[in-house]
Amino acid sequence: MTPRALTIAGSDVSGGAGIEADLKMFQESGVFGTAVLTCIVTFDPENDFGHALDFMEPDTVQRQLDSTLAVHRFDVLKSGMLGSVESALVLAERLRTNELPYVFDPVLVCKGAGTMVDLKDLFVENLVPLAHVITPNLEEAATLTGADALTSVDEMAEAARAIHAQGATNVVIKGGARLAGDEAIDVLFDGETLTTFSSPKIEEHLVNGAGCSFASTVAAEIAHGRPVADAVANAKQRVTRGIATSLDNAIGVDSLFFGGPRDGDAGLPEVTRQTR
Ligand SMILES: Nc1ncnc2c1ncn2[C@@H]1O[C@H](COP(=O)(O)OP(=O)(O)O)[C@@H](O)[C@H]1O
Ligand SMILES: Cc1ncc(COP(=O)(O)O)c(C=O)c1O
Repeated sequence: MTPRALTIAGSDVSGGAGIEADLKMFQESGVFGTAVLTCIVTFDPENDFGHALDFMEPDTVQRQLDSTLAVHRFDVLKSGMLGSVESALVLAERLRTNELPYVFDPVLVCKGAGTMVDLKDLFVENLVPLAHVITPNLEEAATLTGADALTSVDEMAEAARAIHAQGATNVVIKGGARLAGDEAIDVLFDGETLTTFSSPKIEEHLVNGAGCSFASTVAAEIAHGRPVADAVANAKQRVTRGIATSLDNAIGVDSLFFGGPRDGDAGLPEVTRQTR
């Protein structure tokens, strides 16, 4: 049976991140995907491509969720940018009455649009405890744990334990391009084992859509029934490729693209997995 996945996220009209990324990565992973839209991100070309966010009304979010949950039996549910407190609460309410595995990408940081720290407490109270997998980047993990900054794998490991203690079943903290050094390192803590996943950095700068594509691929892998550590390794491998074949754009951050020609794949770095 074809697995089915639902993403609850914002639209990134530049196409690298948001529901655009999620649906593409679901498709690339052999998963039927659909989306509930929470907000739309647009850019002002007259003003250095400054970001603007339009939020969906909570009632519209609720009707989208109720509709699609009535139409499909999903194998996994993933959330990205929720935009407003109200939309996050609508989602939390639906998740509490649902047994579906939930992959939570706690989007608090949008490249170029700053940090939505006002969602932090709401996330910790309402959504973190419902997450089967949570995938904060370095800045989001620092915000969730109240740390000033995370600057080493040891600090990432400590933060992963702290977020697990907040109730998430599996915590993946992504060092990515933000962690200093030549390697893009992610840390997974499942309550017992701490595993690191690393690969040589492809780019030093941030690539739009890396985080969304990573979380949606983790969700797709879980929909296929893969164990979480394998889901993380496979997602990281796919995102590495998507970064390597990303496209430039007028905003100046590359747009992740996974679906390009495969003839250069032999030269792509492998992801190394290590249990600590
Ligand atoms: N420059 C890079 N080179 C290789 N892998 C990267 C790079 N940047 C991010 N990654 C990987 O991509 C995935 C998503 O990273 P993340 O930090 O969430 O990206 P972002 O927040 O920038 O969208 C992680 O597995 C991370 O290690
Ligand atoms: C709608 C939306 N969701 C999520 C993100 C976060 O994207 P990333 O995967 O680059 O962290 C962005 C950033 O542009 C966005 O526009």
